[in-house]
Amino acid sequence: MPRPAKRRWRPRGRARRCLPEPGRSPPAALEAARGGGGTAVSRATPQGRHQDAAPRARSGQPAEFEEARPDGVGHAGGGRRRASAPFVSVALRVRPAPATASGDISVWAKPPEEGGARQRMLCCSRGYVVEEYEFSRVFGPADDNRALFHDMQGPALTSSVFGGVNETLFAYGQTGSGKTHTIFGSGEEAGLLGLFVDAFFQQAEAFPGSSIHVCCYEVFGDTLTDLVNPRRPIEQGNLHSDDVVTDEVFVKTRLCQYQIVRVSRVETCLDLLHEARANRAKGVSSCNSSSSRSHAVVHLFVQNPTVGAPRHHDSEGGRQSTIGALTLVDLAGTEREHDNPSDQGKKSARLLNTSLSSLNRLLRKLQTNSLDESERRQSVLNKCLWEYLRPGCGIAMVFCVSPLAKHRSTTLSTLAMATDSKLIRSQRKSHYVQIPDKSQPSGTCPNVQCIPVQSPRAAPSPLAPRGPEGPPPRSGPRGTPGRPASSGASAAGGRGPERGASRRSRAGEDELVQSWPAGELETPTGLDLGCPQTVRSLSLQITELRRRLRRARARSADRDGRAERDREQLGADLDAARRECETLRALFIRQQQQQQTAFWTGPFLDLLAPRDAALAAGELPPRPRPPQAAAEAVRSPVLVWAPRGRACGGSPAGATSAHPPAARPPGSGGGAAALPPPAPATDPPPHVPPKAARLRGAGAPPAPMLGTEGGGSTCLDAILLERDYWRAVASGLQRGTQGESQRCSERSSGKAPGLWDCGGSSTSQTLQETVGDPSPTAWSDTGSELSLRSSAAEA
Ligand SMILES: Nc1ncnc2c1ncn2[C@@H]1O[C@H](COP(=O)(O)OP(=O)(O)OP(=O)(O)O)[C@@H](O)[C@H]1O
Repeated sequence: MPRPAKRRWRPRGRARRCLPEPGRSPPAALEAARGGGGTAVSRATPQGRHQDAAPRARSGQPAEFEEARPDGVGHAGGGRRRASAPFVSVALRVRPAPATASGDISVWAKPPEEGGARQRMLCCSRGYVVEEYEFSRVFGPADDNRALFHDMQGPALTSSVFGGVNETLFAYGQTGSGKTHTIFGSGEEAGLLGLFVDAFFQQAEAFPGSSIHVCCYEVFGDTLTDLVNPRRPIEQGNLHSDDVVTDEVFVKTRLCQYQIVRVSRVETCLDLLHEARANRAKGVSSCNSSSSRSHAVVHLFVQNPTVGAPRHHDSEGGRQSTIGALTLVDLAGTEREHDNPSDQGKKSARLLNTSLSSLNRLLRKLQTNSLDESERRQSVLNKCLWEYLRPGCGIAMVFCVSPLAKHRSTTLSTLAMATDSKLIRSQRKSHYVQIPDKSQPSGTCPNVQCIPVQSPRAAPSPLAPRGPEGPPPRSGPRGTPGRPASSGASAAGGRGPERGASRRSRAGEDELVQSWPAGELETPTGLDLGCPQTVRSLSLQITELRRRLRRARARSADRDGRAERDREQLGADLDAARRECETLRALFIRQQQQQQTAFWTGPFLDLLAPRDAALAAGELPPRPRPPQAAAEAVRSPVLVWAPRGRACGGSPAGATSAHPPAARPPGSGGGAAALPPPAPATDPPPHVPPKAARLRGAGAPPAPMLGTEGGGSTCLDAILLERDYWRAVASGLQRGTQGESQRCSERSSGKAPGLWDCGGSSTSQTLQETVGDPSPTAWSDTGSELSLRSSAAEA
């Protein structure tokens, strides 16, 4: 069986390094690569698989990137698109080497092979290694912005925006690599923005009733600055003050405002954008003496009511209008912080790099199809671009690189990002707003509020020829969330960067409604504003909506207050419960101590004396003599407590009967004691704890002498002494735990045996005297697990 070929892992998105063929000098290999030989190099793909470039290039039919029809038919807003991206998504632009720059060239566009119409390959030399990359398009130094506009499907993108799609185009790359030149142009050369503005106004002629709105702002760190200044065009009479509305966005708890201007002439629009470019922050970077020190964002909004085909009339008789936006982003250049010559430049480079990192993360998530809402909040730039990057928008990126070898490391990282960005799949969706029909009776005007279609993809393309019924409704491939109704409403008067989420102030809405001339409102809304009933109906609706809003606010404030009160109450309850637990725990510990003290100083020791007394009186039979081994074992000098009331000293208890009783030491209490067995003269004295020894010195009975005559009573004396000692200890413990000065009194001779008075004890112990039972105790502890019942039978 043939073994499967081993597949080697390669880093994702990196080109494989190919050494030149043996026998060929490195320059020859480079020349071969430059000349389109392509045999000594390999291509990078976003999946990290590297294929031989030649076969695919020869076929002339690349499967990955398709041509879009220039008019955008079949692509924008419809549901008939093919899975592959119809638009150019990732292009790479190599700028010309500066005239003053010296040094080697490390990056160049590879000319298309015979039969290939477009440049798609880029070569990057790393000394003896050449890497080859493939992109949608590769533009060399000879390509100007107009060529870029056409090859990037500028007309198709324009049509797409008129069809209600949000299209976004980025310029991304190192500082000085030509991003601003690409977007805004330089010198006499118009940038993509100017070319798009031209295309938009041309397209607007084909759609009467459509309107174009423009705004431009810059983002630097956490600040957003409006770059548009419509004052001069207003003074010149090119704009009405009614054409300007102000939108606002919350940026880190600050409210930033920027203006959206409705423009009806190309020149006015270009003037505004020219001035906006001039207003942009500039500085010096490591590679550019006139470097943009901010990210510039330009939105061109298009509202196109005419494409709402009559077949979309709903039961209320409304019609639809598309809302699309073209967003051009000129990102600030990436630059190593320490490369910037000035302190201020270093600081701004740090801020710009931070926001670029956030954007990179967002783009990485787009590449892996895992974009989530959290990315929106990572930076102000992300927040502004979120609505134009999220699924449903078209994304195109132009990566600009410098050809110089000294910039190779930065160029390689740009190439890696560009390679990975090929994974981004734009699922374009059209956005519609519902506009009430003029044919409705004036008294029953439908709600003016604009609503989006349920699924933009379900809406037919405004440009694509369709059957009479249109395509069946289909949901988006990934369940793309629907656009909130507010966005459509906002879009009707110009949309901000945070269209779905930004909250236009009520004053702003009023301004919008009031500032818009009635005649122009009629077109997009389809209302007859000359009719007093319509106006009254509108004002009634507004009043009703405001009333509802007030009520909703009051309700939520009420709920907030209640929740806060509940929280405080719960906190107080928790504290009280904690305190109670502590008290109970302390009480339990005290009880345990008292019970144990009462047991060890009372019943336990009482078990000893009565038995001794009984033995002495001869009421108990002598115990059988233990075997010799046991006798030897119990000769231990340690006082051993045996359970169930048996205590023994240094000799077996069975030997006690042979010895006469001895007198009890004074103060030991109790009756006559049984004699312990005699101990050999060599036996060591019983162990007495040091504390007991000290007690003896302070009036305690003298230590018994073992091994002398009367040794049987000596053991008993030892036990009694120990008992006294433990009683003294117990008294101390009781005083300590209860804080009382009482001490346990010695068992009084007048009391019945087994009755132990433990003054001050508050435990539930009861010490019961068993009537007629000479043996002392039937002791029970109902308050603890300790329980001891001793009986005469057991003895
Ligand atoms: N393709 C090009 N053709 C001609 N000139 C170019 C090209 N690209 C860049 N330049 C010139 O290079 C200089 C720097 O370009 P530009 O300011 O666009 O770089 P940038 O990437 O925007 O830099 P930064 O990020 O620092 O703003 C400009 O003078 C510009 O005219």
